[in-house]
Amino acid sequence: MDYKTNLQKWLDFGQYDQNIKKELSAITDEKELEDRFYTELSFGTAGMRGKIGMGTNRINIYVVARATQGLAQYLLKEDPANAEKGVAIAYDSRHFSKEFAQVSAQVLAANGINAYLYDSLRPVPVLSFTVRHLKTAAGIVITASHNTKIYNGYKVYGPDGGQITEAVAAGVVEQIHTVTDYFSVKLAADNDPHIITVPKEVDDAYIEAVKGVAKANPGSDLKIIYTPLHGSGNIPVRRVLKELGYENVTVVKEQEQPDGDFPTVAKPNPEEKAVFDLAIEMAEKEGADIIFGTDPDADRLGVCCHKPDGSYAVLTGNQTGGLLVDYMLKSRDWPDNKAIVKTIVTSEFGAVIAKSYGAAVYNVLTGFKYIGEKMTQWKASGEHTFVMGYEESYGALAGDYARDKDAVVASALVVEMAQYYKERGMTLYDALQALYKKFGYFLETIQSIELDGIEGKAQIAKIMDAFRADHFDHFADAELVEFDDYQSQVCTNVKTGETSGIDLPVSNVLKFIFNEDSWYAIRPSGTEPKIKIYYSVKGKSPEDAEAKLAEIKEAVNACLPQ
Ligand SMILES: O=P(O)(O)OC[C@H]1O[C@H](O)[C@H](O)[C@@H](O)[C@@H]1O
Repeated sequence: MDYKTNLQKWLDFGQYDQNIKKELSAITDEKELEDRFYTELSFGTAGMRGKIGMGTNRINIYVVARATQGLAQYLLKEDPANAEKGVAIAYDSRHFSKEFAQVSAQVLAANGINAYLYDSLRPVPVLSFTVRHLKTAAGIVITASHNTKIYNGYKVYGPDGGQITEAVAAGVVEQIHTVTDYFSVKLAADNDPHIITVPKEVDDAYIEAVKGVAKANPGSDLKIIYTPLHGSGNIPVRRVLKELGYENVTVVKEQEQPDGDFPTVAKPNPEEKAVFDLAIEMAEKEGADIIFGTDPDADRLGVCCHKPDGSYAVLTGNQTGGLLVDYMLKSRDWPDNKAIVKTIVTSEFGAVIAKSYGAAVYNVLTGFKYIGEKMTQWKASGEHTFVMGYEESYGALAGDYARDKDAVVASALVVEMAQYYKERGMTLYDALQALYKKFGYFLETIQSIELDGIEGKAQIAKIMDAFRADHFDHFADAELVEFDDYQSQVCTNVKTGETSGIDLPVSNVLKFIFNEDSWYAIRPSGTEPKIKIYYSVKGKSPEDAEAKLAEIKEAVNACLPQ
């Protein structure tokens, strides 16, 4: 169906919904209208995520209601007992998060499915825990995680508390497509008995579960500065730290209250160094051993630590992950079958550390759902004991109580680790340098190229095609040794031409591995309109690593099609 027909349908419905009428009739840019209606929001790495607004390719109450109707049909078709088990729903501080959560609950209720709805914002990992704790059939979180304020999203969780994987998503999508009329979805009244407020006992049980993973340090003298970046981390992070014995925690006042405008930051993403400007300014005045921040749905954690010159270093996800792998393995007793999970675009830094302790390392596709999937498999098979999982994109999890990354437990562990090093006269920065000295100077960076709208999508496809068809085979002294195409699931040994299969789900990712432990990978983001190029090198010194990184970046950029 062309965009004009779709648009007309929505304009016609505008007679019943003044918001549609007002918003759409004010748009004069035809390209904007086309972008809103040329397609439907699709399920990506993290469910459905889009710009807030009216249209089939936007997120709004109609798109959310239709998706929930599809989910309801899927659940009932799978097992009628799912109606009783119900669906847990959480939401973050974004614009319309609460409204979309409410609509989701009303659609489920209209289908006779119990909806366990939180009465105020909660982190993503709390929802993951809630699904497991209440043994619901599924979960929904309304959030666009770390995206800018114009976005919102809809993540679906399975009964194990992990984000649904391809097969389930395909089943849900099939049901969503049976709902051809966005305006036909039935909503129950907001006081329908199927809509149940999640009891407070669940929050308490979650906090206890986190405390079961991180060690307490009563009377700790660690000076901590924390920013929740206007999101849902504030209450649980502070509560956990307090109950673990950390009394010296200062929250960045300007970023404490939930606010969907995220007024103090351009993007509420701990990957952006600028989100720590206020916290660092505060630390420079008042002093702090450690600074950290959580994104709006509190599944990502960013950490800053003291450098010898008195300034603060903002760590990357690979650095925090590597430090945590080392700390988790040395600070606890683990059985021989211990293992960590990371993604294919996460540095080998944490992997070599893990292997030095005899731990197995598993690589999965981008998306914490694949880490959660491994945890669930190992729990059933007993093959491995899960130590922790993490991604370069600042998400980590330890423990068995959730199946999505948890910045609350990650905060507690990072603080525990900072205390451990402080007692030994070291900062996290010193600890990191010691690891580099031992395992090599790993250095990583991500280049994100923003390409929005229909043209952006086409350009992303063009870039992927270009690298798939033709790629350079050396830079400086490093030679290409392996080419992995996760779409065709073929791994090619460039030297011998031999190929082997890749045992991971199909995904549009290319990875180019060079000798001397350098690689780059390229993939379209599943959550934002951009293409991401991941670079990772290992040097003999920090300077050597810097030089290599500059060279590989230059070589890749010379190949980017215009
Ligand atoms: O697809 P990207 O934009 O790179 O985002 C990737 C990220 O998406 C979501 O946040 C998932 O929950 C993460 O587990 C994943 O790392």
